[in-house]
Amino acid sequence: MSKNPTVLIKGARILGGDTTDLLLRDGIIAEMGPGVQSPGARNIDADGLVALPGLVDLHTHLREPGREDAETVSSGTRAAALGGFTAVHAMANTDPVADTAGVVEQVWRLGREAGHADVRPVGAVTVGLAGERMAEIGAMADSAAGVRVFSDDGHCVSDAVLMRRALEYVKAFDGVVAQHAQEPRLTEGAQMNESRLSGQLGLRGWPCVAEESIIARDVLLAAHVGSRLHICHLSTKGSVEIVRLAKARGLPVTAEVTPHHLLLTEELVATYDARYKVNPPLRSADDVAAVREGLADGTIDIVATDHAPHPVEDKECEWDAAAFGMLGLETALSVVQHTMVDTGLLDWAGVADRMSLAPARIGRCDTGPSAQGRPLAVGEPANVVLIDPAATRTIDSAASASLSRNNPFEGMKLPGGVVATFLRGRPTVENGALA
Ligand SMILES: NC(=O)N[C@@H](CC(=O)O)C(=O)O
Ligand SMILES: [Zn+2]
Ligand SMILES: [Zn+2]
Repeated sequence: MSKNPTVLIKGARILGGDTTDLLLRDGIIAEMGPGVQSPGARNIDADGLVALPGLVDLHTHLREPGREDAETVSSGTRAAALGGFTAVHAMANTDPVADTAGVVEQVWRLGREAGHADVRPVGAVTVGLAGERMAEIGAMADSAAGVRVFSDDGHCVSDAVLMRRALEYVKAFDGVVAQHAQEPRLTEGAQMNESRLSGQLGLRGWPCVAEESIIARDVLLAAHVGSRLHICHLSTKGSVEIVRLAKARGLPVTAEVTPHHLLLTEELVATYDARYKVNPPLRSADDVAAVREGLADGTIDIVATDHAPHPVEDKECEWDAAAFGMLGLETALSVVQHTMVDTGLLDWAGVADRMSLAPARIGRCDTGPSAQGRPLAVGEPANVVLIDPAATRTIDSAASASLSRNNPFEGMKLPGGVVATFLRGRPTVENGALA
């Protein structure tokens, strides 16, 4: 007896293409093709729906342990499932910081207990994210959590010697260092993108070169060490150009862009509404065009949400005092449809690559019995999301599964929406609501 119901998805458009039935049984895709029969299976009418492999987020802040008022592993993974994700990588900037095997195992276990999506903890590069001493990278890699992604996200590993050593260390187990590229001296007190607008608003600027100079340095370090480097939340046209050059040289460098950097621009800061305060900051329309183009041509490998929940008291305050960060899990797919698919820049197969296959590959969670980011094919784990590309929805953060409300898309009309999510054949979302 299988503990999960057998599910027959009837007539879904696989990656937006051919219409096919999918039989999910015993956690895997048991059959695929037209006219699949399975007496006793639960039938789901997927007429007009697009089927994609379950999405994988390489950059999520779940806030547990330490800030359970903002988010928990359980609430954050509920938001993930509603957004079509079957796996998330939980960033290390918790309290305590995920810089030991004990903390990463705790986060991993909480994810298993909640059961809404697989939680893959990210390990800190340095103890306490302080940028001084290397964390127990090997012990985290060898732990039950099997950490492969290491990041001081929230902080830049700005010391070149430490960055070099971290790259050398992760090479032993094919790990990756995910860099929050921000030259600290160039961004002291920074509040928004450095531009004419920052001058007008009287807010300290965060210049593009603060991001680009670290990316350029780290690309050279990764080349020198021969180790994998991943760039978090790339946001400028210049950064796209550097990564393009690195890839042309065949270097093992990957990069992500967030949904908010694909859609929103710095003009929103003129409202002084701190829900638009984020790190890196919202940039210019030119930068938005460049990151879209970079994602379309594969220079930018993936979309990652950087889902960063903050409680109201840290957002409904003066701009300077507010926390950096935005929600993203529940809206990511709609923003990507709006900015990339409906504009003709990417097809649904491209979305599957950028939001499922490629992030799983970078995080090295694409193998084994609980593999994520696998193609939709017979014998693969039944991680599937069904979306309705013809739907339109108005974003209402009050309806969010997140414990926080700092949603920059609030009130916007966006296309699409997740109808159902299956984690190894078990529905985590049905009819657009938690199962
Ligand atoms: N992106 C943000 O503005 N904030 C993130 C940290 C980070 O991703 O750098 C957070 O933890 O709140
Ligand atoms: Zn960051
Ligand atoms: Zn982050």
